[in-house]
Amino acid sequence: PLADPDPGYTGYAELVGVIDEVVAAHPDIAARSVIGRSHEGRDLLAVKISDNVDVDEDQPEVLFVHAQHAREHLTVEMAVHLMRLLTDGYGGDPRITDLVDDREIWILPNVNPDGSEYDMAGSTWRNWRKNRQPNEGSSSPGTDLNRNWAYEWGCCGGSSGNPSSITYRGPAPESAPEVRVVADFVRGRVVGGEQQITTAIDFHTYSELILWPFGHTYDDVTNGMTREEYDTHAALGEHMAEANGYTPQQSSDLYVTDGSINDWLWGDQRIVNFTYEMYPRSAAGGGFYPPSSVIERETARNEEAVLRLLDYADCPYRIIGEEA
Ligand SMILES: CC(C)C[C@H](NS(N)(=O)=O)C(=O)O
Ligand SMILES: [Zn+2]
Repeated sequence: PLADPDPGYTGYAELVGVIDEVVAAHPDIAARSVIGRSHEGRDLLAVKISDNVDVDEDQPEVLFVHAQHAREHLTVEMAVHLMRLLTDGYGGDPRITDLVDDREIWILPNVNPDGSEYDMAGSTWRNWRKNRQPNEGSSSPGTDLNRNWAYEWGCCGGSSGNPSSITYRGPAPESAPEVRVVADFVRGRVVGGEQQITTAIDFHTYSELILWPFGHTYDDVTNGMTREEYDTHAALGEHMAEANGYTPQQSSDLYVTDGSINDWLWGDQRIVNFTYEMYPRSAAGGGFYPPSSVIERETARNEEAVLRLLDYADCPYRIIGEEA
């Protein structure tokens, strides 16, 4: 049976408060913006962390996405932890200071607020995954945001066309307003014809994995992924996994997915990117609902891995010794 929602997890209203608190405490290096609205009208928020934060400087940009899946609440805690790490550490920790000076970091702390709120609104957790958008002709609402992205959407048996399925891909790519908003935000980071975002992590739970594209095929090298590009993803994935103890592998080694954010970020925007499946490793560890007592340990666990991605964000291909 599902437990009572744990008040140790950060609901949407509380998250807005945390964001405002972080920005107020660090106005020179943190700024919030509303990049769009969810189906039910909640603001989709972006927190930018960089020196001269109000200026779009010519620096490599890094994107962190959280809570595509509603029940994966630990990912929102990961966003809160990163916001605090990168702002409180500024001026004190030289590595963090350099990274905040030399990168422009975008944290999207909750891209599925309707789903997250629905999941924690009852007397027990509701085990909800999708967004809360109604499906025409069905009594089952919700699109699986991580099957609604436009690259190879619905191509390969990695999603469902049934609205009641938890992996329902939606009626069309980017039909979910939350996906459309984030995709538009990313497309908006193309400046002078060049995508400024070089690297990204999409946070999920659970299983303790670091995954890289493609998800729609078992092939390493394929249309849209050269050997060097695959090896760059694998080497960076392995480098990060050494830091957090997760298992690094190609996304499709877990199972085939289509319409995932990973495939679109790389396939359409050429952003070197990863999915982190956070703690626990298995259902025995609490599945999607580990006790909030693990939040500090399991978010801090990813600090070094995230800093390693930020290190390589100027040129991810450097990890295989290439300029590219
Ligand atoms: C990123 C893919 C390969 C795994 C992910 N697993 S999750 N977070 O939904 O359990 C998903 O099914 O979207
Ligand atoms: Zn997920």
